[in-house]
Amino acid sequence: MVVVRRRNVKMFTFAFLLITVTSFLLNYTHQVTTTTWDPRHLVVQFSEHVQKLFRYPRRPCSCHTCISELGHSLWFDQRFNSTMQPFLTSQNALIPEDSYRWWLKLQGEKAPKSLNATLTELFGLIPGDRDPLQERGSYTCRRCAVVGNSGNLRQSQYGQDIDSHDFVLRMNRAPTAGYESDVGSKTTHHFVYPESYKELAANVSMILIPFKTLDLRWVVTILVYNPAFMKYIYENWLEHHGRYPSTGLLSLMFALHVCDEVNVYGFGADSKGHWHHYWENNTSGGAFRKTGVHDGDFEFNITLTLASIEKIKFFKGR
Ligand SMILES: CC(=O)N[C@H]1[C@H]([C@H](O)[C@H](O)CO)O[C@](OP(=O)(O)OC[C@H]2O[C@@H](n3ccc(N)nc3=O)[C@H](O)[C@@H]2O)(C(=O)O)C[C@@H]1O
Ligand SMILES: CC(=O)N[C@@H]1[C@@H](O[C@@H]2O[C@H](CO)[C@H](O)[C@H](O)[C@H]2O)[C@@H](O)[C@@H](CO)O[C@H]1O
Repeated sequence: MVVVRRRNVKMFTFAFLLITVTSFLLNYTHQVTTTTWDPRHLVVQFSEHVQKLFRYPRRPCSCHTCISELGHSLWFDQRFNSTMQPFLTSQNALIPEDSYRWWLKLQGEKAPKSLNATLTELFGLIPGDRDPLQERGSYTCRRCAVVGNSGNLRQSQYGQDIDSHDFVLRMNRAPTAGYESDVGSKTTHHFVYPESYKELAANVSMILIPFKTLDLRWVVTILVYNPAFMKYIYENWLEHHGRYPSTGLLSLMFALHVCDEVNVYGFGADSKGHWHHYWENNTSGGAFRKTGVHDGDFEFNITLTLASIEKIKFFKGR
């Protein structure tokens, strides 16, 4: 009888200590807690930790604030859908019918080949069987810099700051060589569509000439943006303004979904509302306003609103 009771006491003490230590380690509040071994105090602390365990869900990251945490802005909560997947993988490649119809109309492609057959071929070539950015420790702080192409980066001296991020996202023809002090030199993700690099006619095959292993790695590390995610941005965030989101907005929204902290550089039109570039005098920088393909003003307002509710930091440049 006594032996059984002792064993029960031991088991209770062990379970009690295990739960207390675990809940301390889980660190819900970031407050410094002093531990005393007074049994009454321990019981109170134990019950407080158990209550917290049920009251608050685990924080999604270890940054000061985490983007995906809801409950701070109704505007954000009504738009942000954490279940949307930014990457197209072989697992989600069956694009929903409504997304597929919307996407087909974007560029009025005449007689396209079967998308499903093309995706099967594609994922036979590139890995794409999983989302590479979902695999991370749950208690990390992933800091991302989204670098647009704006001329406001000239003389900004943001280079070092940009390079200090875990991920640095760039787009289209953005160069870094020769512009390091303003735009940095690190890139982890570069967002492009084929003609943003080089326009090729439909019957032209690109032939990659590999001079080194890295040239082949370029093919196997390709990641594909999810058309269903593009439609989500167009509907939830752009509220159907313009014909579809710009590469800048696609990159920023991608960052909101895969990063815990997002800092934005190189966004902002010139005094005429044109998308000028930091590395060239691009005379067609205002074409998107005439064609209406993107609603630059509405997109910019989304960026400023995200900054005003402290979901992102916006660096306005010069
Ligand atoms: C003439 C034309 O079609 N220009 C388009 C160019 C062009 O196709 C590529 O640069 C070619 O490499 O691409 C776009 O845009 P672009 O490549 O100019 O810029 C990328 C993103 O940076 C943000 N930006 C840029 C300049 C600026 N002054 N302010 C900004 O805020 C925008 O968010 C922008 O999306 C594109 O893909 O979105 C959209 C532009 O409309
Ligand atoms: C300025 C403009 O309207 N150019 C369009 C061009 O738009 C660009 O398309 C890109 C993808 O192909 C990308 O979306 C970029 O952000 C757009 O500015 C295309 O629509 C093109 C049709 O192929 O027609 C150009 O006039």
